[in-house]
Amino acid sequence: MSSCNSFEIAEKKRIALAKLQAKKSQLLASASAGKSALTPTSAQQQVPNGKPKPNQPQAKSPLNFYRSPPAAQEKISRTASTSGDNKSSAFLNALKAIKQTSARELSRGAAHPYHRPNGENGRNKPTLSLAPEKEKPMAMLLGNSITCNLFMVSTHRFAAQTSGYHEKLIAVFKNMPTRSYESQNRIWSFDLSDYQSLHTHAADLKPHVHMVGIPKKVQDLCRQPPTVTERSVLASIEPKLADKLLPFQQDGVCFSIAQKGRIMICDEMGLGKTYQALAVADYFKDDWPLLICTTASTRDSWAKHIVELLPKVPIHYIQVLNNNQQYLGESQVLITSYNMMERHEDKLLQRRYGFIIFDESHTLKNSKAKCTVTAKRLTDQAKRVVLLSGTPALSRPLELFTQLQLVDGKFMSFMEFTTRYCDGKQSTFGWDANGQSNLEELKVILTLKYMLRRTKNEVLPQLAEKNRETVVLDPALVWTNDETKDTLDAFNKELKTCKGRAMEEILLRFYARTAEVKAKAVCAYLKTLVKEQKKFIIFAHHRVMMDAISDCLCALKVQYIRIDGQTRSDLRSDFVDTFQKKKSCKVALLSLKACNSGITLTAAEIIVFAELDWNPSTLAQAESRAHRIGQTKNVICRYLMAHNTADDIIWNMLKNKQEVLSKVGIFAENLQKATHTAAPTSSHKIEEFFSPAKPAPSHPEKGGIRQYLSPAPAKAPSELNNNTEKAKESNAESDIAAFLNDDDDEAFMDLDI
Ligand SMILES: Nc1ncnc2c1ncn2[C@@H]1O[C@H](COP(=O)(O)OP(=O)(O)OP(=O)(O)O)[C@@H](O)[C@H]1O
Repeated sequence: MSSCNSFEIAEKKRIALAKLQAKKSQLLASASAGKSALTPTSAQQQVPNGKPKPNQPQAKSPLNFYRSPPAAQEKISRTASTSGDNKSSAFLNALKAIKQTSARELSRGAAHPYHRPNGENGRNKPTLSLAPEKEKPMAMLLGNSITCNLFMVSTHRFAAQTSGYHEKLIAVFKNMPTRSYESQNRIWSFDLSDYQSLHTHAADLKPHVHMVGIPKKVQDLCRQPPTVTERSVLASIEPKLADKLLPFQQDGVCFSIAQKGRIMICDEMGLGKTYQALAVADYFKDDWPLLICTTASTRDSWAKHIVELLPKVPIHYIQVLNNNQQYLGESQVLITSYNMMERHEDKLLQRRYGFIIFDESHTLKNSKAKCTVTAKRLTDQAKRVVLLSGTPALSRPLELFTQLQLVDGKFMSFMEFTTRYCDGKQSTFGWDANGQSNLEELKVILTLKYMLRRTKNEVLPQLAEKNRETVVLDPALVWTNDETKDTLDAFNKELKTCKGRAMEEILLRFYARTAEVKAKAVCAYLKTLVKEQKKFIIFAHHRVMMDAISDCLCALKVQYIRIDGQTRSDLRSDFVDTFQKKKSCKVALLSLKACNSGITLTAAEIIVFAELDWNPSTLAQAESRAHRIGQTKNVICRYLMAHNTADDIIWNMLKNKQEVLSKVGIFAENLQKATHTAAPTSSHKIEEFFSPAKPAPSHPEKGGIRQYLSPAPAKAPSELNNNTEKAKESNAESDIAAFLNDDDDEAFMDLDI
């Protein structure tokens, strides 16, 4: 059973007080209205023609105070009419009805305890609330009661946000020497030196002013003098690496050393986090052995970087953990995947690693996942812990919690963190921490001590430009027949009416179906694109789309590499090298899930997204495969979209999520900032099948797109691909299953369509 924190206790007190007030009002009203006020006719408002208007709000009736639903009101009225002017029995019945309707919702702790003064939405819902902006109705009950939320806006200033106007509180604000008022957002702010005084004076205004203060830990953190580390520390780092560090990377290394090697380096993708992490590790080499946990596909690339950048580390000191049978020797550097780390937990704990690097640390965002638990045990032993991720949270602030715990286990408990930053509240399903609150303050704390985050714009303005375009695919190639149109219309319709899990499932199916119907149009678009003779990456998610593109490229005799979930990890870097170095290799066909991180493909100038992803961070990671250090040409990212498909819905979801992440300062992109174009419609003339004159078969996807492309060699010599066992059938069902298994699907809980 979870215990209440002080804030929740205060809330409960307030709600109890409000309930008491409500009871009093009812008693008074019952007394004054007497029998007649509770008869069925008078409980309904009379309209001029004399007809009663059922279910009409009755502003002054005590029974309306909690806005019982009509059925409950009816019950109250009936009971009241039979019990005559018995005040206490009317009151008891009223209470009963209130309980029937409100207890369930109160226990959910979802929204408003009292009737909203002007609110149209959910005005019949008596509920609980924790968020300050939901407190307005309280003023109705307690005269002039308001909530005042205090939060840090910078390392030395805090702001006060009130749920309403309170004269005496404003007088307190005006008395503070460091006050400042921002009229546009109606927010007062003060220097931290005024905090105690403001809090004490405002506390005198209880119960009319309910203060939500800043946690002491946060205040202490902000009051600490900043730790500055001189650049001279760089002299202790291996010169081969130190000399290569760019100025902003040097700053990053100094900051990480100042934080005693416990830090999240979350620079945007492609800014050289590997270099910085190795420099910090080298500085603290007395604390080795060093453990590096990364994705399975980037283990070898880490080994290469160590050999190149830290030549003093003998090669036999470096071990890459590839399988279960491998003996864990006395190596000074062990590189493992998260999966292997989990399996070898006992052995790793025995070895006691003093320095740990977690690459792509958002992998550890789920506190219940086995690998996160293992990671926590390992970090509890380690003196230094460096987390690396360009996208530390993919959807919401909660995802930062476990990573912060790895860096500093003492900072905040789960309840403290989620109450403060995730709008944590009790729901029917337990503690709900999927929201967001006080994001400005969270950003302040992260920047102050825990997280290093720089964007490419800030530190590498000379980096080649990146532009984004959305390309609307030729509708004639998407809406090829009535059956397709009907299915997609049905999905759209159903999505409007369902909720929760049901909606998630439908959206997943819609997503899979969208891949099938888009495939032809995507291939037609590619045919025009390859004529540009520029190297490009194309990302897709579903196998049906990946296969369609493969077949299209084969048919067009274009040399390409394909990397997806089935590509052997030891071959991935060879494919990457081929794309990077071989002029004739024009296209990299990549799976969005398997290849959005950990590889560098700067030879590409165009990145095409044949499909979308739910997480803006996944797309931003994918864009950064080509837009990173080493890119000399401007990069264009093209999102291929089809109207009235799942694309429309996902595109909107992306917008909401990126807004939240950017408030915490961990997402700098605006995916919607794109120019809009349409795919050339003439493209459908390129293949006979695509001609509108020729009717399409009712299930064109079943046989795969390849049958409609001519010429279509069984296996084109240009294909540089190891997927011998690649399934050629459309396998949307298994794709959905894989998708559901992914952690990111928690994101569906946030669907807002
Ligand atoms: N100081 C440097 N000098 C030369 N090359 C560098 C330097 N820093 C980074 N690079 C190169 O830039 C590319 C990106 O570096 P790195 O992979 O470390 O970035 P990252 O921030 O870890 O990216 P991601 O988040 O995508 O994994 C690599 O090819 C790397 O070799």
